[in-house]
Amino acid sequence: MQVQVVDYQAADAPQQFTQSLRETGFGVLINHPISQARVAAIYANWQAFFNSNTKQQYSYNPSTYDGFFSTAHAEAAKGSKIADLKEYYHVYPWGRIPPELKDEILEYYRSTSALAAELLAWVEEYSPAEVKANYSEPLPNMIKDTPNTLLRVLHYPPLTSEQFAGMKDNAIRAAAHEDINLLTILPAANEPGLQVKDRQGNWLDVPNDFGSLIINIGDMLQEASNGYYPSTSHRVVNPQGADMSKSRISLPLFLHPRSEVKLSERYTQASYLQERLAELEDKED
Ligand SMILES: O=C(O)CCC(=O)C(=O)O
Ligand SMILES: [Fe+2]
Repeated sequence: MQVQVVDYQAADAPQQFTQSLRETGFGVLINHPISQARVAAIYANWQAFFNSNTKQQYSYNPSTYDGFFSTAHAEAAKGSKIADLKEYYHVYPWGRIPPELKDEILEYYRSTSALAAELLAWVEEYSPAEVKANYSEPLPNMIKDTPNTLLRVLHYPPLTSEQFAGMKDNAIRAAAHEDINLLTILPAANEPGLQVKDRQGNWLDVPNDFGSLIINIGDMLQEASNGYYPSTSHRVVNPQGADMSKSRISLPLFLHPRSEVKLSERYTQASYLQERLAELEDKED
């Protein structure tokens, strides 16, 4: 089963899309309402930010996690001690955002969160009755007025850059991992590399035509649906040859419920996140 590319405006879009999520953890939408020109502008404006020294003034706040994470502070995936070849900026509406980038990125944050609520309604509609019965509240409700949804602007610098000397043979742009959150909305990046692992353990390229929107299930939705919607492993592989000198920008929106929302009998959003972040920190010892 491949990740399906679904026309958002087709009559059977909700069914096709949720079937792809169910079978692969991923689905791709075309003809969706997120402006391609807006995404292209965001990529260009944040590329300029990452190329500048201004980013050093926005070093992330270690208690709230908003701001800039340099390659030295970039996370390593769960179970891996080798850091990924990336740097990134965590955007929250309540957090610090460079003023020249603020209006554009917050407009994107809000419009994509609104689309996400619609996609969560699709996910709910196509959940079997016994799965639906366990949702503690309607899925779109879980993200209503949430302060926890995270927009990560990711920059994967050229592999030829100085900072990666001696590293790039062992590390990749993003090691295999699963997302922690409910659902992730990711516009196709400006360069390829994203792959998902299928049930047989093969790595498949995720369709990434510029302008399409990639959506994947995170661990919180897997937990809330008792495994009906799988959170699948994905990674970003390194480019080869001449493409090694190119940057890659991507823009995942990680949808998080409000802190008190019950995911399951075992977890709220807050207790689940705390457990996962503790696992990530353990690894740094
Ligand atoms: O850069 C990408 O295409 C994917 C990034 C990703 O999977 C993540 O940050 O969780
Ligand atoms: Fe991810």
